[in-house]
Amino acid sequence: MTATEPATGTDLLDAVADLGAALRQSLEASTSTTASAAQLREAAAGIRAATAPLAALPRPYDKLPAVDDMARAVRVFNPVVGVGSGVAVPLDLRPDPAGGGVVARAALGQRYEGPPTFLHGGISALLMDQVLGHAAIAANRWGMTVGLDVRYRRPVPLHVTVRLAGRVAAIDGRRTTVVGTIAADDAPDVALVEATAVFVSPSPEVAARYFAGVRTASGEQVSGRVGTG
Ligand SMILES: CCCCCCCCCCCCCC(=O)SCCNC(=O)CCNC(=O)[C@H](O)C(C)(C)COP(=O)(O)OP(=O)(O)OC[C@H]1O[C@@H](n2cnc3c(N)ncnc32)[C@H](O)[C@@H]1OP(=O)(O)O
Repeated sequence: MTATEPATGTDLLDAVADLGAALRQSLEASTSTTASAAQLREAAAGIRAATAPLAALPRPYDKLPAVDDMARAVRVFNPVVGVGSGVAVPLDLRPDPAGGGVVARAALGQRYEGPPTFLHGGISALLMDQVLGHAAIAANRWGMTVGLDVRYRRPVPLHVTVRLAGRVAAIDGRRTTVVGTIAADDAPDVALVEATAVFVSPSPEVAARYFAGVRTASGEQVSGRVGTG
């Protein structure tokens, strides 16, 4: 089991993952279709009708979903790794057998397009922030991003399996510097994107201030778990 793998195979988690997959299929279909205006309007009406019952049962944003597992850094609606998120890939990050850090493989679809047929640069930055953040967590160095430097060496092609990797490069007090790359899976040594991020673990006082109102689904405070002295 790894940091991004959901905790249990509960029925609710299965359903959350199923809806997430359906949303992602909808987004991909909507950005890669030649359907007519009438067909698009029919799809929009169907999606609105299908999701109206969900909007009628809102979860406050400071109450974590029941399917999250903060102890294992599993956030089910995270926009990069969350199996329940419509915008997530979702990346399946694993320990990197090639020597420390974390790695994931994915083929990115048209919903992430920037230049025609290539990945949007902002999406590359988003993915790297998450991958490098998980590399820090894997080294027991949870922190918030205070800096993210992204170098775009070559465009990242869509629909081609790429390898996203990150590893801790330096530790200094509450600061953790993490480096990583996006590369074609069949040419992992040729970086298309290089990134360096600095994460800082908030002090316990700052964590208490930021996360004071945040509760798990069972009502427990989370702030004590995210501060580092
Ligand atoms: C457990 C839960 C897990 C769930 C997560 C799952 C997903 C995970 C993946 C997530 C991926 C996505 C992640 C996201 O999206 S995180 C969201 C984006 N990031 C933020 O919003 C962070 C905003 N920044 C802050 O709130 C504060 O700066 C924090 C709280 C981080 C530190 O405020 P605090 O008051 O506590 O600390 P301090 O100010 O005394 O500083 C402490 C030390 O740090 C050094 N420093 C500060 N800034 C910089 C800098 N720019 N470069 C280099 N160094 C810097 C500073 O000099 C000092 O060093 P020193 O003087 O002691 O030597």
